[in-house]
Amino acid sequence: MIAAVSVTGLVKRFGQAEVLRGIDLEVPAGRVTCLIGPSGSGKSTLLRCLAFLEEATEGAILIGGEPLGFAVTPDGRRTRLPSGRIRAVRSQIGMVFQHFNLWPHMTALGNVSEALKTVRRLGRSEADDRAMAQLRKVGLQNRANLYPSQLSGGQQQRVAIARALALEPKIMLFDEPTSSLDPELTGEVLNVMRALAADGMTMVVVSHEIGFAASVGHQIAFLDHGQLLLRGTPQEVFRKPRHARLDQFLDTYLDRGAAMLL
Ligand SMILES: Nc1ncnc2c1ncn2[C@@H]1O[C@H](COP(=O)(O)OP(=O)(O)OP(=O)(O)O)[C@@H](O)[C@H]1O
Repeated sequence: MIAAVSVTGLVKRFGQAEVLRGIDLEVPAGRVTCLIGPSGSGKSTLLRCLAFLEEATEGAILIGGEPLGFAVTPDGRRTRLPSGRIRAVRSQIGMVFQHFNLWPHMTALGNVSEALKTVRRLGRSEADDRAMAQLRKVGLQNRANLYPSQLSGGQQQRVAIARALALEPKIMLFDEPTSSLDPELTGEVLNVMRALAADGMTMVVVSHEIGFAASVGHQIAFLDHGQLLLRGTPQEVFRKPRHARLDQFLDTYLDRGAAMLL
């Protein structure tokens, strides 16, 4: 089976700083891959490379078997693909950010519908119908006419998820989707993500929610200093005795609820 995402030898440098140092990762279709690791280990950068928001310095990314951004010849040379090809492959990816990035002057419905109008070129009534269906999916059909400032952080993030889903991506990337939420609002966003996972969405999730990673993740990838130190099922990665670096990381991030899961 072709992996939904296949990453080979990915290197990312910002000037002299090598932030990703040769990442190999397969993301299986219909499964949840959780990227964990200490602050600054390169998780966001890796995710942004998968969304082509950053261009990798070296290496290759395949999305559903199609090269993203660059084609690599058998002798290792990289050539940039035409922008139409990049856009087509990129359109299979939806992304949700830590900060919801909603348009403040548009309602919840407007935020989702606008994406359909501008990206998918749908007419207003079809875009609104589809947007409403997505808001229903995240439990916000009764908040459709409210503006972001009238919604809680958790509700805003659910709108952002609905907006990404409306474009019918094959793969959803989540970059710390609950990190800017108060603890009592985290659960509603994680529940939407759980439902999405149960629906068979291919997901790559960067999160410090270790309990979520352990209970929902099919694959855990532990990044440290730009290298993928560990990769496997939650059982394989979290089982004791653990890698010393993982233990150190868990000491910092593991809350009591999550500790019971491991
Ligand atoms: N645009 C950039 N220019 C220069 N350095 C960058 C840039 N983006 C990220 N970095 C650096 O790359 C390293 C990895 O950052 P990244 O945000 O990917 O880590 P992270 O694991 O997601 O961290 P956190 O958990 O704190 O969000 C950091 O040292 C960061 O300062």
